[in-house]
Amino acid sequence: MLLSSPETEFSIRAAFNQGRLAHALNKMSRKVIELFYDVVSPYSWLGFEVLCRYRNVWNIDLKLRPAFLGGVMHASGNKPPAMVPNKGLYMMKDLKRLASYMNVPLQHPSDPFEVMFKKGSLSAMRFITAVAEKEKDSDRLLENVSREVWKRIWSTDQDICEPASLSEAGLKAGLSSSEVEEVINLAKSEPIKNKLKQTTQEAINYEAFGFPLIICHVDGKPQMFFGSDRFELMAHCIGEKWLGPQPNKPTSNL
Ligand SMILES: N[C@@H](CCC(=O)N[C@@H](CS)C(=O)NCC(=O)O)C(=O)O
Repeated sequence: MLLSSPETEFSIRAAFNQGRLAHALNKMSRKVIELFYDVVSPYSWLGFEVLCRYRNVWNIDLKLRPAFLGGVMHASGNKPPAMVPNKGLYMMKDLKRLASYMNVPLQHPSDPFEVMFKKGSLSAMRFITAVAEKEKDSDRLLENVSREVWKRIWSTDQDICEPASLSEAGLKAGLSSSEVEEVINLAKSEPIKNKLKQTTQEAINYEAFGFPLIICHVDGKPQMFFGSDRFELMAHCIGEKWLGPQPNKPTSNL
């Protein structure tokens, strides 16, 4: 049993409220960064991992915004870079060295054309949107599920279209089997289809033409960055320090 006088209780409550106030003030002072991504985009995976690592390094509030790259390409009149054969070849080499530099286990699927252009990511992005809607209060599951789906398409060369594939990713990410079933059904619903369209439209409203699209809200103004290779400039613009793609890795003294 806790023995406490009214004075002690008052000071405990005051300390508790001060802590909550400090937490709320800290949250308010954080710069909001929105990351619009689609799991069909390998560069988005790189950007996603780097920003997740900086969550506790920079004074930021990272908002994950799953969206549909196909819709952005269509609305902006752009085409996926791999449609130009030489760009496609360059991308494959570039991604290989970036995977090592950024320490992300990214590997090409055996048939990138089939994976990116024939099968696409619509069902996967609806599934991920459903996770985001179900877990509105925390981004953790959204982060884990997105990563597991990325691993399938861009690391272990596995399908991301079939419900069984998405279930497997959901289970690995920490959802229970009943939650996975709920999310699979939710993903087919009109509100989720509309939510994905709405988020994609928000990216288009920011003048997106590709992913990853990163919007930094500084002093109430959104600044747009395209790509996972803009972090140094982004850090400068938001008044933070760029410590490389692995900010928590101790630097070698060689
Ligand atoms: N230089 C960027 C390239 C990002 C990129 O090529 N993203 C693709 C999707 S994976 C895209 O949307 N490209 C549109 C474009 O290049 O116009 C990076 O390093 O992240």
